[in-house]
Amino acid sequence: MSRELSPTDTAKYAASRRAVGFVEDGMRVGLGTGSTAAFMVRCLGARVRDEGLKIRGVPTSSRTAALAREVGIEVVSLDDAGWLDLTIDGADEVDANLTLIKGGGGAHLQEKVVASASDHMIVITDAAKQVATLGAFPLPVEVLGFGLRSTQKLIAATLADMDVLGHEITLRMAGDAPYITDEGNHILDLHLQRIGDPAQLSGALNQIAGVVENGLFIDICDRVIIGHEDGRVITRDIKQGTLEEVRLTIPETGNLYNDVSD
Ligand SMILES: O=C(CO)[C@H](O)[C@H](O)COP(=O)(O)O
Repeated sequence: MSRELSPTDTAKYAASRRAVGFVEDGMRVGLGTGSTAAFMVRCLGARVRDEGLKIRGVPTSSRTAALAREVGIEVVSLDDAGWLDLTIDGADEVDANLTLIKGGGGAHLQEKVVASASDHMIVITDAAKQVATLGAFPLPVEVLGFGLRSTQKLIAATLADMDVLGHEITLRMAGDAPYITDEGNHILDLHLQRIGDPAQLSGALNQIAGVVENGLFIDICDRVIIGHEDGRVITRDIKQGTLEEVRLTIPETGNLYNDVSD
């Protein structure tokens, strides 16, 4: 059986397969959202199926919950899990300090709550999302629908006070209607080009009434796993100060999830 997997998807799959190698029996695992996280959830499901791995998964969106159940992962709520050993998720941008922009998939609120309640957060990504300075990807900010336009004005005024020039703020849409998050809120995307001081910006945004959460993840992620289209996977852990490179064999035909143990 031949399979169409783009170079980017091969990289996402390789990073995902390496990441699930860090999951141990009995762990409570936060399950991220997005196309990369979906590869990871399928790889984790394969370990549950093939190795009898016993884990409890806490999904970060309704989409991920549905996929986790489909692949046989026991799904529990964050409150039922209590605290998590590990969260594995994708990102839209990652810098050298492992500060992230997340929320391109509209799930950063639950993702941040889940990752913050975890001993460790691993980000899985392809190399294109590594950046020197965050901000080329628009920063998602989840806001209440109530008073949306006044919240937008307050965000614009805050950015102007911070000398963030030339910014544009757009309301995320799903077709003709505003995008609605799993928590029933809206998302404003801040087109900033460059975020000089992520901590200052994150603090200022979260002070604004009507803002629920922004997509900057600061001091939450401690490990990044970068996949490449040739199967190379680079893992950097900033707490341990380690860098590891392995090369995975990516099957060109057959089921990607038949043997995910490396
Ligand atoms: O933050 C997210 C969802 O809210 C995703 O992790 C992020 O958008 C990356 O998605 P993908 O893996 O599809 O590129």
